[in-house]
Amino acid sequence: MVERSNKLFDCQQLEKLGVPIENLATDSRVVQTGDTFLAFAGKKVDARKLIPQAIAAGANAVIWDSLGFTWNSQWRVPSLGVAGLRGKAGLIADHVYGHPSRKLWVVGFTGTNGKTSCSHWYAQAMNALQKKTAVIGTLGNGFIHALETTAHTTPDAVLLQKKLAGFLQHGAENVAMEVSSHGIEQGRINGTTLSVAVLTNLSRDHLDYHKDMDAYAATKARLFFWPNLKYVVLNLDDILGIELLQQLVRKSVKVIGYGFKKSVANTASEQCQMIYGSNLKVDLQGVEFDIEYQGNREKLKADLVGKFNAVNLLAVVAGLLASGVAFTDAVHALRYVQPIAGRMEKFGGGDQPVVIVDYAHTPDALEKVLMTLREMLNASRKVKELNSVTGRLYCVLGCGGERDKGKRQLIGEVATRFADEVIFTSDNPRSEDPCDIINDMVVGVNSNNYQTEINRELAIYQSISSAVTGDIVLIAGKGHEVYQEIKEQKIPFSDAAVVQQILHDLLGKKIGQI
Ligand SMILES: CC(=O)N[C@H]1[C@@H](OP(=O)(O)OP(=O)(O)OC[C@H]2O[C@@H](n3ccc(=O)[nH]c3=O)[C@H](O)[C@@H]2O)O[C@H](CO)[C@@H](O)[C@@H]1O[C@H](C)C(=O)N[C@@H](C)C(=O)N[C@H](CCC(=O)O)C(=O)O
Ligand SMILES: Nc1ncnc2c1ncn2[C@@H]1O[C@H](COP(=O)(O)OP(=O)(O)OP(=O)(O)O)[C@@H](O)[C@H]1O
Ligand SMILES: N[C@H](CCC[C@H](N)C(=O)O)C(=O)O
Repeated sequence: MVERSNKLFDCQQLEKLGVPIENLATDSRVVQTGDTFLAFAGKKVDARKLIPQAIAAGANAVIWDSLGFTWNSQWRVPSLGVAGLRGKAGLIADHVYGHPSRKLWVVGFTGTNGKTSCSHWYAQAMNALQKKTAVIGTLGNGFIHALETTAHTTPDAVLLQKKLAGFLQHGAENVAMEVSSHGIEQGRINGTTLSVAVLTNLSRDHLDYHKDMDAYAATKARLFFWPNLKYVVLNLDDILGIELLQQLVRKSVKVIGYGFKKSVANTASEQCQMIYGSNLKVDLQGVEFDIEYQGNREKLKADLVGKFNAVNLLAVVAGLLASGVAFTDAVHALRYVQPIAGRMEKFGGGDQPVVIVDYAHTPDALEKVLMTLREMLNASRKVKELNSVTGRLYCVLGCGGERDKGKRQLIGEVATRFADEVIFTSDNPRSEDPCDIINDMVVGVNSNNYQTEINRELAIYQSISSAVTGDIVLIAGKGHEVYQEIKEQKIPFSDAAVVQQILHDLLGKKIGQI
């Protein structure tokens, strides 16, 4: 594990290198002439062994992790050994790129689900309020209509500071940053000045990496004790949110809680500012609910599908308030937010079944998505007095290879419990055999409402072509992704494109029959 804390590193030491340190690189493969190479060991690669390659590529100096490593005197470039370098890379990068986060208002969103959604809606709202805001996260880094694709939700320490400096240069005032637990643990955000930390929720994921829920929660919790935070925003419908509130109550940081639970809101309002949601209505057109804050009440109607998105919107309202936006302005700005690619994205409808493409890839997300879709089906059945055969819920999904194996069985169980018909298929098997992954998913399933089909396109076709008007088909797990990752190869594949093609072809067939 990486050095835990944001410990001080005296950046004056860099002067000892005697060369200008203007651009950093943590990967030997991207080093260019004049870059300074930061070499440390990870789980897979010890980059210190690649120092010769970095020098050959033109590195002007090398900063290397001195723990358990000796510099080779044959390497004739300026060098500096730093113990625990990975944990300090962010501090060095912050220094080299001119402390960009000190001049920006950086809001960090963490939690198992909802980080991308909340950070994008925060940025959309801020931009609508004429505050130029960039995002860092799963969908890419940059201003929201010009995102650069990224390998990680939270970039490595050097790329992060480089990006922040670039945003500042291009006139950004605010940054909405997704902070993954891997990002916190690996010190990727060390050196960053955060103004606000927002908690969405905590449920099972990534236990391949964190081993147990306590360790996972403890990693996420570190964000809420980040030095110099001005505001903390907590989901008080979530146990971790309540625990953090108790721990933060006597600290100087201001806390805003949010949630839909009246009893919690009443108790919490004595300990923090509270944003409380009520009278929630949801259907396939969107969400509508009331929001109360300090005796004021506003109605928020947004074109976003799913109950959990109402909770996400409360988080965003709180994030906006913490960023100095007035309550009414915050709510008004959120009336125009746009759905996020691959998150409850709607296709079909009318004469065809509704097809939803969504990124649910945790047991909790899948349960919330299927439950909210089920409620919508039940409501529309009541309205239309449809018989019990129509209004069925289909689900197509898989689980990623080389990710938390324990969640597979839980996801399989949730899918078959909440959907009427399930097809288990492939989702980025990576180095694993997709059949093994599917076997892990069905191992605890007692019902027979499922089939398996390794070919994801075929699985989607089978599901959509079995469904009829009034049914909903959920295609879960890959969301915005435009590839299937198989044995280190990314083969082009998009759920949304496949769904649209199938709906188009089926409509053509139907018209042909008339
Ligand atoms: C488990 C995990 O997070 N691993 C990350 C970690 O890997 P690692 O510690 O094994 O590092 P490594 O690959 O051994 O590399 C060590 C050093 O050698 C360097 N290197 C490597 C190869 C080379 O040829 N030359 C070279 O210099 C690397 O740049 C690095 O500085 O550091 C690497 C370098 O930054 C990351 O690429 C790698 O992400 C892997 C690929 C990954 O899949 N990460 C996922 C799980 C992740 O981080 N996900 C979260 C989001 C999760 C969520 O959805 O909530 C994210 O923030 O993206
Ligand atoms: N508040 C929420 N509670 C539970 N599930 C949610 C919530 N918000 C979103 N989801 C589910 O999680 C999926 C991913 O949402 P989003 O991309 O916003 O989360 P994320 O935390 O950024 O995920 P990742 O870290 O994997 O990129 C959504 O498609 C939806 O299924
Ligand atoms: N960013 C997350 C979600 C991946 C979702 C799913 N499509 C998968 O590949 O497991 C991860 O890397 O764990």
